[in-house]
Amino acid sequence: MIDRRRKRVKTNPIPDHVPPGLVRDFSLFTSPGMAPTPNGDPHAAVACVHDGPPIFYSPCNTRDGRGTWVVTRAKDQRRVLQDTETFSSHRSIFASALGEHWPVIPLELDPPAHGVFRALLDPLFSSRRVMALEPAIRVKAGALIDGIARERTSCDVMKDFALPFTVSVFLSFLGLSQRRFEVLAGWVSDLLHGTADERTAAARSIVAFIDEVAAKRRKAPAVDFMTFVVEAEIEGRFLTEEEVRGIGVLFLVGGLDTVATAIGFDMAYLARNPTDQELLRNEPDRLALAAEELLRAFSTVQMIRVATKDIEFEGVPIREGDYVSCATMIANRDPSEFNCPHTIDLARRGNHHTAFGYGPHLCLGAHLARREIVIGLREWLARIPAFRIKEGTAPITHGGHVFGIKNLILTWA
Ligand code: HEM
Repeated sequence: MIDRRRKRVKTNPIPDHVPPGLVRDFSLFTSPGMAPTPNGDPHAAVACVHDGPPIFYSPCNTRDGRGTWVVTRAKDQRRVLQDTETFSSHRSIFASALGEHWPVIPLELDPPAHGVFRALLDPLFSSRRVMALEPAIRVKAGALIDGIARERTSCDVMKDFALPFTVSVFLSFLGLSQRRFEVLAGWVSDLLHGTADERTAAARSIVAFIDEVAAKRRKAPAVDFMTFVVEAEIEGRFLTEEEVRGIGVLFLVGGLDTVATAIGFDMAYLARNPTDQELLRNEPDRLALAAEELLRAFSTVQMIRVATKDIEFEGVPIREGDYVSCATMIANRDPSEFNCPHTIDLARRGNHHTAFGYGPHLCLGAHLARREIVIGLREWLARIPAFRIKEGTAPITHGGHVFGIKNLILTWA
């Protein structure tokens, strides 16, 4: 398997203010275990950082080879994520693929503008609204699994269940047509994991698509998310086209494969641990707590902030413009925060993980994601007997800004 990212990453020079003793050869993109790896375990591969200092400099820790400071302790990450004055979220990461500079909203806004958009969008994702969606989510999961169970005793969980399930829930939530499922999933995959050219092409297609849906909803309103956005008002005015685009793009990209990936890592764990699998099948009431432990142990997102001024952090000189990485996969296996962090304890209590982030940018879709994961696992375990990874196949995992699992071939013959 060729890792395309390895080939194209060019490392930027290490800035003069970084003490050489604080530079470590670690990267979520290029360290061992981060390239697509059969039977890989990128979460175990990050554990090495906990033996080192609370913060160090990684010379190549973004997709385009930029250096970042890496904060290795959960408590220090929380300080960074809470302090939005010193650590900004504004990076234009999506727009930069197009050579442009507009924020995805609310992710790349700082307070106070961030709070204005959260106040607008939060009610759409409240636990009450998500509860109202549950029956439909259950029906979608059940129908997909029934289809698989009727015809087969083996399938690729990612392709046949996790992706179609989560993408279909998500598209109906946004009010987007199910017909575009494969095209949309392809764009998001290219954007997150493709080459520079694929990323640019995908970004262009996603922007054109969101602009098209927004224009349609302006002309012919429906009862859906995009209509809500084009009709929304903040501070006595309608949203600009760029704001509508910034929101649409984020929801499409942020919600499309994150939940499927979580289900994939969870199912891979259960396939390899039949006792836990049996326990959850027999006692599904344990699933909500178990899902939290699996979210902790298999966290997928690296958050990055940009320093807005020169500061000392844990004795280290961070300069204005430096990138600071708060990787959830590092914080959530921090031994000073979690007892035996590499042991999966499905009944773990006091599990204050940051899989959905921390501070003002805490994931807006967290309620929805949690319910999809629990319902997906519950319906699967209720319909599919003891399953394992099919002999001769190997799930391929990878690192990066968003960790992932590409395939998971299970059998229950
Ligand atoms: C298991 C699935 C998911 C995980 C692990 C996840 C993780 C995260 C994380 C870590 C952040 C914080 C990013 C930062 O501070 O830089 C975040 C923010 C966000 N997520 Fe999720 N997410 C998931 C599912 C979803 C879904 C389903 C949606 C959409 C419905 C969604 C929408 C958002 C939005 C809009 C933000 C930005 C919030 C803000 O900036 O205020 N996420 N997510």
